Amino acid sequence: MSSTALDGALGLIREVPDFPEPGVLFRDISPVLADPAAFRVLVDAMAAGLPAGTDAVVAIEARGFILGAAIAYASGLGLVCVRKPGKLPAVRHRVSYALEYGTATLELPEDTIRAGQRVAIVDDVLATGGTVAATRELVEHAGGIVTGVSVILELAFLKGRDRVPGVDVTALVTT
Ligand SMILES: O=P(O)(O)OC[C@H]1O[C@H](OP(=O)(O)OP(=O)(O)O)[C@H](O)[C@@H]1O
Ligand SMILES: Nc1ncnc2[nH]cnc12
Repeated sequence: MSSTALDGALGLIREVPDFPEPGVLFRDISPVLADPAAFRVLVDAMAAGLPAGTDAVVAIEARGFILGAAIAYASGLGLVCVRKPGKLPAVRHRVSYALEYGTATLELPEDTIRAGQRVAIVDDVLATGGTVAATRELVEHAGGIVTGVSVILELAFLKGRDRVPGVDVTALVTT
């Protein structure tokens, strides 16, 4: 894959000022997903960067699902979907946390992660890191091991990677 193709794909991310609230510059990946070549390049790059020994992908609702499902399929791995509250019939564990905007809760489904299983966390954007830190807590509570975090875009000024110490964070682009 050429870095030009990847750069072109990343260039499709739309920046929306003051969404969902004043002062937030929202990074919208919708145009990337809508472009077949860009979507493929992005998924392939994230799949290629999964840490060796990863045996499942954990994806975070909602944008993380899109990427996580494609990456898991491309890599021949299982997919664990960490969900927002009220969606799962059987919850293993739940964690609440603060976002760049507002607060949120995530839940891990029962019978997904096995003790000792090595999982990579996938999402679109790493901002404050609250979401991936909560997901790490869910994984580790179930006895899983986080091999790494993979995102398209990292907002470095929010220092999200500091919220997951000891975990390798890979971003296709950092801003
Ligand atoms: O690093 P953080 O500060 O935790 O923020 C990053 C999270 O915020 C966004 O999700 P959002 O909760 O907006 O939900 P969505 O994917 O359903 O749009 C994004 O998709 C990440 O999951
Ligand atoms: N600025 C941002 N753009 C897109 N998703 C986000 N999640 C948290 N902050 C975000």
